[in-house]
Amino acid sequence: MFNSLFGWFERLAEPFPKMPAERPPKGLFAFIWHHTKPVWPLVLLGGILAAAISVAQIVIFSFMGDVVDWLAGRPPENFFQDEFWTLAGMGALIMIVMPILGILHDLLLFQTLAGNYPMIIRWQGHKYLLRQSVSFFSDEFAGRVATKLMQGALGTREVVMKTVDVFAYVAVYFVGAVALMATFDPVLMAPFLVWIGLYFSAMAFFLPRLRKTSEVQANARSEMTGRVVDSYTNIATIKLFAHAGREERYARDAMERFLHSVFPQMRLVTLLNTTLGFLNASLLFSVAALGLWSWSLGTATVGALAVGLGLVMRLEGMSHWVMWELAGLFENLGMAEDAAQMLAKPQEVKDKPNAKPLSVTAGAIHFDDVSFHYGKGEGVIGHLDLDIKPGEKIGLVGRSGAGKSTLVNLLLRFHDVEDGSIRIDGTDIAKVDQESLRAHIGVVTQDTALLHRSVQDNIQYSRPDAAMAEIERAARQAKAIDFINDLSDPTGRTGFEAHVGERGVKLSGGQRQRIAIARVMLKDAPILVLDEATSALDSEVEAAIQDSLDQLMEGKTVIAIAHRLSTISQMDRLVVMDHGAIVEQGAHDELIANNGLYARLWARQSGGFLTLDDATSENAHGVAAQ
Ligand SMILES: Nc1ncnc2c1ncn2[C@@H]1O[C@H](COP(=O)(O)OP(=O)(O)OP(=O)(O)O)[C@@H](O)[C@H]1O
Repeated sequence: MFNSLFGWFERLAEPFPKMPAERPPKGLFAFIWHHTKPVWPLVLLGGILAAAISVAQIVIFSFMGDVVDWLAGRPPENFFQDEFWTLAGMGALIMIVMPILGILHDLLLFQTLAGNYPMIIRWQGHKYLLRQSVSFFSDEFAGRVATKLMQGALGTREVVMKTVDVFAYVAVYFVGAVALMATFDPVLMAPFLVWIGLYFSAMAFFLPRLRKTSEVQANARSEMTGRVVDSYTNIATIKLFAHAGREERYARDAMERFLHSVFPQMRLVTLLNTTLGFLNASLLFSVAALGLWSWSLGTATVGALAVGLGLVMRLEGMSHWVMWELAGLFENLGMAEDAAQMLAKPQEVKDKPNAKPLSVTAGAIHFDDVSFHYGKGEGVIGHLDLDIKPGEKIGLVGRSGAGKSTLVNLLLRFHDVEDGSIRIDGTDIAKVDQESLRAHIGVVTQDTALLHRSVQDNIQYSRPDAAMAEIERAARQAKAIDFINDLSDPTGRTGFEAHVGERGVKLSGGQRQRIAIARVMLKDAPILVLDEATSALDSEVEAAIQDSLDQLMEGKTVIAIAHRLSTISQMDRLVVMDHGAIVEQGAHDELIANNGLYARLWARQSGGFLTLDDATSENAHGVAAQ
């Protein structure tokens, strides 16, 4: 019975509403309203219930006063007959109405809203962030984005629920308390009015100061945590350079700064508590003194005094609670604002309205006068033209920083070109649906990060409907099957079921790369991008994989990037880039005969890599001498 009641309330709000993942408004209150829209009637109902509970409590106080007056002045004979309906009404209020109001209020708050409401914000925010551009995530720490989203969701919930719920309750209670005193004894109302005035003045003085110290402290805390986490993340480097002592000092420095932000805050807390204590003591003293004095003059009843003193005790407890709720509200406002600013950033790469899915018939790619500068106005790629025929295999060659990966990222629409266009089989990729574009391109990159899931999930990621036999075949072709069969993780899962650790850290670089190759083999897309696809493999494995790669490339348009020129020298055409422009192109032999940049790079590779030193020395000397 309880379970079905709880379940009913838990299902009252939809945590995953079917709204499009649109950009939320930037202003704090517009942001809060945007996310509250799906649940506002429930939030309002919670506030109304809180106000009703408050009214009921004031009525009970008033009844208490009547009881005391009865005890002081009424003969017991006929008492129950005379007051039967009043007593029955109060009994029903205490035993039936108040518990029902309380339970409804709690069910709505804890079962319906506490979990579902922030989940709506997380879900909407996450959907929007997943569609954020790659450059958004290169500018932000992933952990910070996630923390802001999670905290912002809770912050927004607290701001709205506290405002509506707590303050509906408190406002009704304060007004009710003053009105109640007025009905018993207008003289006794005066200390309450003065107290409320002083109480709000104290809040106006302390809360902004507390908010400021909280802000300083939040910054100091993230700095302290950041330094500690940085040390743990780079533990190998710290050990290599035997810098444990220096790291201790580095962290202690931030810890001390944090501590210095705690002291002023705690001073304010002590002052605030002292002020509240003094205000409450004064209220108690003045109500008692005034009450006794009025009673001695015969103007106040015993009941009025009892109600007055009862209210003082109740307000004393509430005053601390409200102050802390308000202080919390300010902190939560800060968190919600932080999240609003991050979530409201526009998506850089956006599909046009009604963007059509891309259809690839042959696989021709045209870069037409493409310029892209990472928004810096110049550099990286300028006025680049490149035509790749259907099924052609080109090797992109160039020194580190020449713009090769950027060019490939533009083809994948990780960024939109700033000028010019890129067309696939005649269709401008800026006008098609991004997901359909990427569905037609298989990519293996140099820093293959795997998802923290099983090996099977990681391979199947490229084609979720693939059968196990196909996954195994792809793993075999990528020469990954042997090590996969030997895998096991700490929870006892083995083989394809084994999990690979965050970003695949539990595998070697070469193993990660082979899983990435298997994934692309399974995907079997008509266009293939290999960005240092075999850089982490030893020559033996690379040679073993080459056959499979050749098979994979058959009939596909391929763009391959490799610093180890021998791995791409057999491509149909080599395109040599320098400073974001194409400086040479042709087959390996032609370029060697040309004696240009490629020939120099080739000659410099003493059987191996084009190193950063090569690049910098070339830059330093202009054209390298042979
Ligand atoms: N997210 C970014 N924001 C700003 N500039 C960037 C960004 N990514 C790369 N760059 C700059 O763009 C230039 C080209 O980088 P890119 O990674 O395309 O070169 P690359 O030829 O692929 O180099 P490598 O061979 O070392 O991978 C570099 O000068 C780099 O500093």
